[in-house]
Amino acid sequence: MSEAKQSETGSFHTFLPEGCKLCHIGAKMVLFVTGICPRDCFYCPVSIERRNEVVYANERPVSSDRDIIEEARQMDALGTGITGGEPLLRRENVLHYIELLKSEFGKEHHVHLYTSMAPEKETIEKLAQAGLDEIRFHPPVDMWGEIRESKYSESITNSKEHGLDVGIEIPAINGIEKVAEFAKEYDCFLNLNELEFSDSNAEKMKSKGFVLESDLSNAVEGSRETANRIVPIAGKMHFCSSTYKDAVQLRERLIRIARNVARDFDEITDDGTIVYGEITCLNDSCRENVIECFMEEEVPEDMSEITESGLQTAWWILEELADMIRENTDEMFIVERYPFEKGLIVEKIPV
Ligand SMILES: C[S@@+](CC[C@H](N)C(=O)[O-])C[C@H]1O[C@@H](n2cnc3c(N)ncnc32)[C@H](O)[C@@H]1O
Ligand code: SF4
Repeated sequence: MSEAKQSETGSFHTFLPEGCKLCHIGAKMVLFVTGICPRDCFYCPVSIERRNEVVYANERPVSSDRDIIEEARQMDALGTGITGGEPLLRRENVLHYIELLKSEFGKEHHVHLYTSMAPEKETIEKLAQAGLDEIRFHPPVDMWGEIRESKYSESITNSKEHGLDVGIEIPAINGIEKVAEFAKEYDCFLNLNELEFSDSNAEKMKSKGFVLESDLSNAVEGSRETANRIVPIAGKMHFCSSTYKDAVQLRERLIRIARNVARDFDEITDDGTIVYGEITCLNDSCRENVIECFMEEEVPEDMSEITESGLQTAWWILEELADMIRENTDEMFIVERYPFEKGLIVEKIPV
């Protein structure tokens, strides 16, 4: 694996697909189009709640196009990965979403699609016309041995002819050699995911003898080594580690959202959470006293915000003024929370 570039989180690659580059900087929105799927992969990570006719943009349930646009704006998305279930079971919706994203955010908004199917030429043509940039095929494990003779060969050839970037994306488990050779022959990239346990697949995975790598991760023991072994025979390949997904992708996305939504006085942490000071006021006179004190101390207007429960400001301003306002307020805290509207509170420290 001499030429493979390694990251601290255990990912490595000889080639990084365009869709992955944007994911690495937290700029890809995940659009989940239907949880329904005709396959029954033993490792399927889709949660039981999502295995229905649902649509999500990241974690936001979607009931109209506006939800998708708002989510993309909130994280300042530069691209979208369309996933599922099997998104192509709802082909017309997928085409509509690609067109929507391209018309709203411009052609340069990069869209990639996951599918476990081998779509016909007509579907590929329509996807390309709608503006799809990249397609990632996930053939089911029982077809890996005969992939060259399967319908995936034709789908891949057609996708390339229509100008799409083409890859195969599968979990790194025994049997990937044939797929690696095939991907090289057809000149598509091979994305290998470190196999992970999830609530929805744990039973089936255990019954097949898979075990956790450690108590601290969801990764399956031996998956990384399996990926490592095929590097010498693979062409363009990328191994995405479980730690990378958890530690980097999520954090980068949060930091992006935080930069977009943070007020002048919010501090953005390295984890992508925001920190600010909160003063609780149960009545108007408390609020008025605090505002008066802020004016006397010449706190700039944009360094505080009146809220339903009182007033919020920079954590360091609160620390400086705490003793002056304590008498007239109910409670004061330094708050750390996720950077969404009413985002989950990570920590609340009384001042
Ligand atoms: C979750 S699927 C969703 C889209 C679509 N249903 C499909 O399978 O292509 C996307 C990718 O996740 C990967 N994957 C599936 N189960 C996994 C697991 N338990 N651990 C790691 N990666 C997994 C597969 O490589 C697949 O290409
Ligand atoms: S194709 Fe994807 S969604 Fe369908 S069962 Fe397999 S992993 Fe789950």
